[in-house]
Amino acid sequence: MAPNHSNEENSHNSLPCPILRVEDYDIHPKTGFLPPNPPLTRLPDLYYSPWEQVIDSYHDLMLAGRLGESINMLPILETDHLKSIPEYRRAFLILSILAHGFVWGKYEAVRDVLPACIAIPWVKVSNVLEIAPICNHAAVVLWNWRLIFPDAPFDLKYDVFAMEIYYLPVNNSIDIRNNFLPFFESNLATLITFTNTSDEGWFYLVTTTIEAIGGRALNAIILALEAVRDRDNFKLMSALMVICSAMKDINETLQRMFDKCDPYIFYWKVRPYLSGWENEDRLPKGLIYEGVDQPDEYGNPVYRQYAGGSAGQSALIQAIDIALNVEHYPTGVKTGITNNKVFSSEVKEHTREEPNGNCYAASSINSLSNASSCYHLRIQNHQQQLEFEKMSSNASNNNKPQQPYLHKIRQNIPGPHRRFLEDLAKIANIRQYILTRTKFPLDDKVQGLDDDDLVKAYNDCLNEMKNFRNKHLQIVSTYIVIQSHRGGGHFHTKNPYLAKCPVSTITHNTTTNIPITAINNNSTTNTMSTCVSVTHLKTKDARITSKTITNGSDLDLKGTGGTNLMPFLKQMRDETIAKEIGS
Ligand code: HEM
Repeated sequence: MAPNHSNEENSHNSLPCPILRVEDYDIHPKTGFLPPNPPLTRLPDLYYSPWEQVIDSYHDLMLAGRLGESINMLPILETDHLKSIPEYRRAFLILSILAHGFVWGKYEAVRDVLPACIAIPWVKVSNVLEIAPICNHAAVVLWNWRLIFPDAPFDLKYDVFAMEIYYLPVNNSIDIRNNFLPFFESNLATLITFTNTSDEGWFYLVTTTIEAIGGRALNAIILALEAVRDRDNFKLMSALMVICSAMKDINETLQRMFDKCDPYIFYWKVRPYLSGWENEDRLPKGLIYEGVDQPDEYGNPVYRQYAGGSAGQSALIQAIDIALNVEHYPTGVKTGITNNKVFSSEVKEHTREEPNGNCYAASSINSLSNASSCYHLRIQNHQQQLEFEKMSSNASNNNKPQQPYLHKIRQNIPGPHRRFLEDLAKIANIRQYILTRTKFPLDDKVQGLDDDDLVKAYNDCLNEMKNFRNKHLQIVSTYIVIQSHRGGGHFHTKNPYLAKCPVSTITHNTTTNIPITAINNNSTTNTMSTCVSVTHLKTKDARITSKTITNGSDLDLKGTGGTNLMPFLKQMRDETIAKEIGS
């Protein structure tokens, strides 16, 4: 059924249509992009038992070095025995885990040909789900969980509090534990992991929980858009407050990544399996999907390239950005408005902070493309701010998202969710509405709303998004940047390719094992005495470039999607703050 759009003109109809019906996009009003019922734990048709059997013994086969052999022996199964979308999702998850396990192996050489028994059905299943045939966020996070006790609620409860109970005197604690402990325990488990580690399970489940919380935010986005259409400021305020509170809960949940996901295990054991075959040194040409693509005109096999799985593929965070009209630009290009000033500047790659921490003014839209322009037009009021934003938007041809990573990962987002983002972008006007309506009508005064209340509610949402990105930066620093300096992962020690890699030396702090240069670039001498030199394998799969090792810099680290990791993430954060509406 075609999604039902409406715009402000519809507000004059006696029966306003819903702005967007989430159901049309395979979104649940409560759980959002997460399916409301647990995903299938097994494909019901026994025809698929050869796949399920390999999954049953996956870790044993991997450890024995026999996963590849077992996969090669699989028959090429048809996909027409799959009868429902949940079955297609289970099939996609299975095939993703089999494919990535086959390609990356464990202590084995990387394989660059995916056999037809995986490649052919994987591509067919991907077509139905409208995603690229590569492991993605949807597979390992949205379709990869179960309830431990089916009758108990979906919950990743805060068990740190429960742990404190263990420190109470025994007599007290027994009572408290018996009465309350169940409320603090998690009821979630993952279905399949690459590594059979609880750390990997926790990495997925924290993200699954974030998606579930996001359901509230998605619903509130629709309500906010309806409120704008109906010019109902009170409803808009309430909806923004729900988005803000959902973001707060998301941020608390994000912080829980540290509870049970060990950064070392994540970086050295789990992350390599999530890698794709685009911008990937270990598979520079990509991967051949045997039996899928015809050889090229010269008879050479065709290599496919896709970026691997990342929580960055979450449609949820993109949806909130879109609803709040936060815009993202290619890394190194900054444009926006902060503190009532317009700025537009093209910064050199690797420039991480804006000079003076301040912004630059543009006197006309032409200067958006002029890197050296720096004018000082102060935005006097919300109307001017709005005019500028309209001009910027026209100048960029509305060709969104402009950040190439965000554009590229749309191929990893399931079709209906992707269409939701596209349709939402066409009608998202909350920010514009707030900018044009700073003086509230009498009705609002009666309801106790002040002129600045809406602005504050909107800014509060932005602030929580900024907090999300700040926390996320901390996580990336701990789980990727620091780990990449640590060394010690022997993912492919027998891999002939890696055996040829050059060896480099780096100095580590003995207690934290963090390279001195990463702790403090300017004061290495003070701590030198507490350090030992260790030999550090310069593995390409760790994505460490020589510059990273010699300079201790994070600038060359790449994200799963080939992003210039830290500059990219910091810019995403700055672009969020830039949308704050000045009072
Ligand atoms: C150990 C935990 C995590 C690590 C190491 C991590 C790492 C990364 C990396 C490397 C990127 C850059 C994009 C890429 O190339 O893949 C990224 C982006 C992103 N990640 Fe995470 N991530 C983690 C957890 C999460 C969680 C739980 C979420 C929640 C949904 C999340 C949401 C995002 C988003 C939305 C982006 C896009 C950038 C942005 O919107 O600011 N990440 N992440």
